[in-house]
Amino acid sequence: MTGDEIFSRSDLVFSAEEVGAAYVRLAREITETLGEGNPLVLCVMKGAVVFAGQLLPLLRFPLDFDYVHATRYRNETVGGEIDWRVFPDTQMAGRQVLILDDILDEGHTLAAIRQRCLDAGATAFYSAVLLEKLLDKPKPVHADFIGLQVPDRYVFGCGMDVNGLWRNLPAIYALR
Ligand SMILES: O=P(O)(O)OC[C@H]1O[C@H](OP(=O)(O)OP(=O)(O)O)[C@H](O)[C@@H]1O
Ligand SMILES: Nc1nc2[nH]cnc2c(=O)[nH]1
Repeated sequence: MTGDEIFSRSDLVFSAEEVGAAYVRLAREITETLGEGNPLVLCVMKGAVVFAGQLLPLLRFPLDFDYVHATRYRNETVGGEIDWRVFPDTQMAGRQVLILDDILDEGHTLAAIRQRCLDAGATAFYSAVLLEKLLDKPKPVHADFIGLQVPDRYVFGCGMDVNGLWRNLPAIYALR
């Protein structure tokens, strides 16, 4: 299917305005918890690039920024083994770490990143996700800050891809 065919067979789940309101609320909640802690903020590439780009300018406190590149879906709609592409060499010992990820789905990616950060000496681990997918099975990890909840459908837009496409959409869509 072409990108246009995929788009025409999808449903809008959250508008750009609804996503924008979620960024603002998340920024307020994160500031209340981490505003005094000089945290290290890590963006999980590639999907969280839009989330991080929108959220960071709303955080008005000192922080360090770096990124993790891990993928387990590649261009598929079902996850597999985690492929670690980049893990940051920024010092984590003694730091509060805040992970920014686009979606918490089955939770395997976030659980693995959390463990690596704690192994690297982070004193506290927090996570903020733009979306949490509602599943009827338990997850190995929770997110501290959640933007919006989505049903158990494959979603895309706002950094998330479908077949490698459409990360650039400003709203959230789901495959029909
Ligand atoms: O909770 P899980 O089931 O582990 O899935 C969540 C992960 O899946 C997506 O990454 P993906 O592997 O698609 O890589 P990408 O960010 O490069 O698209 C997303 O960015 C999360 O990191
Ligand atoms: N694009 C996208 N990536 C995911 N990674 C885990 N779940 C999803 C999803 O629903 N959409």
